[in-house]
Amino acid sequence: MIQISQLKKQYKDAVVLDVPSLEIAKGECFGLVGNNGAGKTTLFRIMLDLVRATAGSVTINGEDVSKTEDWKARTGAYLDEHMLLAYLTPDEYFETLRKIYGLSAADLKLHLDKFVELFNDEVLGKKKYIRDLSKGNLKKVGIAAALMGNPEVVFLDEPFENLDPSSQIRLKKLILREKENSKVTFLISSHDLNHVTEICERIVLLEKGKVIRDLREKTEMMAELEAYFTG
Ligand SMILES: Nc1ncnc2c1ncn2[C@@H]1O[C@H](COP(=O)(O)OP(=O)(O)OP(=O)(O)O)[C@@H](O)[C@H]1O
Repeated sequence: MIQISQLKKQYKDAVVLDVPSLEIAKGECFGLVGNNGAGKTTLFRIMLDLVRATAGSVTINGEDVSKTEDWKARTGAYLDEHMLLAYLTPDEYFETLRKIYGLSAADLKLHLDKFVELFNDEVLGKKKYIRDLSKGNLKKVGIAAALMGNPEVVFLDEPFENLDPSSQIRLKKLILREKENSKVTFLISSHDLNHVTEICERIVLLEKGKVIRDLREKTEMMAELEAYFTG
């Protein structure tokens, strides 16, 4: 479903990403890990055509993301708060997205009902602007927005960061449920090895822009990653 070929990103002389080939299957929950500066965000940004690659291509369902637009209607993403509209309240923001996606009010309610536990009565109906939300609540709004409109592919950059422990557990359950019910392909970058190994059936480890492990064996993932990160 997603195909990366001969992908390179260079800033001046520094090659920050070098991925000759990577395929991600439909419905896969793909975890991306690596130390600070390994290239995780750069990879996601190129895959979403937010940054141009120096060389190579990314295709989603055969469409080159840098040359076509159709894939955008089937793709959701939350990378950071720049993707939100800070001058709106969460309710206004979701209403705006509802119109963009052409959903009915009932569809939106159905969607937001899935987030009741995660929102913990701190997000909707509060008349608080997005810019004034806590970092954790910002993230919750971004994730709920990324999952709107029945996307086939969802990119989440560090979804567990800034969430309290209860919210982390609720988010994990929510992702697993979505994965089960709608067969969404999730691409999740995370520094939290426990969460990412729990929800993802495949983990790719980046080091200095290169894929150095591609782990698919659930029982061995954690031990391999722990061995790598403890050095
Ligand atoms: N606009 C830019 N100009 C120069 N270098 C950049 C630019 N954007 C990213 N980089 C470099 O690319 C490398 C990869 O950064 P990236 O943010 O993708 O890493 P990451 O794995 O997401 O890190 P983190 O875990 O800290 O979020 C880093 O060395 C970073 O300094």
